[in-house]
Amino acid sequence: MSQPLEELREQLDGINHELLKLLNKRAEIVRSIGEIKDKQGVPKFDPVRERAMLEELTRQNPGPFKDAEVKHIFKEIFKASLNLQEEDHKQQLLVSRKKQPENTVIDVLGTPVGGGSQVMIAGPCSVESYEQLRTVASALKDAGVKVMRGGAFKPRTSPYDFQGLGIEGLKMLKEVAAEFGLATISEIVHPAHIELAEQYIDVIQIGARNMQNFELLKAAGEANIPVLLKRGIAATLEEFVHAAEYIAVNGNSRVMLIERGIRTYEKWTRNTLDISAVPLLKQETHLPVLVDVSHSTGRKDILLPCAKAALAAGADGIMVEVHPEPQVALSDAAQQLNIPQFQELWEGIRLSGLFKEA
Ligand SMILES: O=C(O)C(=O)C[C@]1(C(=O)O)C=C[C@@H](O)C=C1
Repeated sequence: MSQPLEELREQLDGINHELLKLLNKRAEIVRSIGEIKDKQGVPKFDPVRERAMLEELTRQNPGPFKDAEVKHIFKEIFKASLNLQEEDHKQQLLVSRKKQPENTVIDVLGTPVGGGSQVMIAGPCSVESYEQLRTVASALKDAGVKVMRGGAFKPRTSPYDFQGLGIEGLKMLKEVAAEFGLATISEIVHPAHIELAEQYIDVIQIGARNMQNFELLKAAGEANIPVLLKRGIAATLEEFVHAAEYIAVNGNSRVMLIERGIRTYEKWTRNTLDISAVPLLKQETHLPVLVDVSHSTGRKDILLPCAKAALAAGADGIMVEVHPEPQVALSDAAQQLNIPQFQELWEGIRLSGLFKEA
């Protein structure tokens, strides 16, 4: 009894071997098709081609497998083929961890970002006055924070809202940052302003609304300073990574990614902080990954747990908005912390033991 079973199993082993060889031969062809599709910029998934193949296979199916089973098996093969093409594509991305296994560490005026220690970036939503900036800068310096944010060009939902002080705001940032020995980050919204920004700030921020402003991304790729790229409000991680690739492929490899919440149906927060983005982006790319707790939550009362969650998930830094008098701030009044609130948050973060200073 056991002899024929062994023999049949041996036959199956041989067939498995043949199938494996054929599947891998097929996979090589699939890879070549993937390369052609990459060059042509066409989608990898081709449902029309898949349906035609399934129809032809079921037409020729001699059994005993039923058509539905044949379809199921081949659909799995197509799925695996698609994955292979997508994996190959990812490996080609400059920002991919498959391309560069070691972390990119970005030097922001002496502060390393992405190298195992964490960075705190804090400052007002908008640059409003010298007095406002100096008050925040002084508090940041006292707290040991080295990087200050401040918006000069403000892309606002309503054209009637405060649009920022523009270049004047960048000049103010530079002056105050120099007084207090801080590095600065500010959003740039127009490709023509990138060169100008290099004169005044240390890091160019590309905002969520502009994550797929490809001309701006290309211009940032030509910049000589690092770029902090915010995730778009409705961007998938795939789109986010490709936006970063635009900057890298245009010559600037100093790109930092920042998760700032995505739009969902939830109303208790301004956006939904996608914590899973942190380990996924760290896994898929070699770029530093930060979390903007102010914009993702849009509120002040849950910043500490959200910051701790971000750090525990592997974030390389936290960004938070601080204003001397949030109630009279010209933008984002509801979510900015006043200075004592910031100090309390900062202490909480430090006490958590999750924040390793450079
Ligand atoms: O023929 C193609 O265009 C392929 O990319 C190959 C293939 C396949 O495995 O046969 C893979 C994915 C597509 O959805 C369709 C077909």
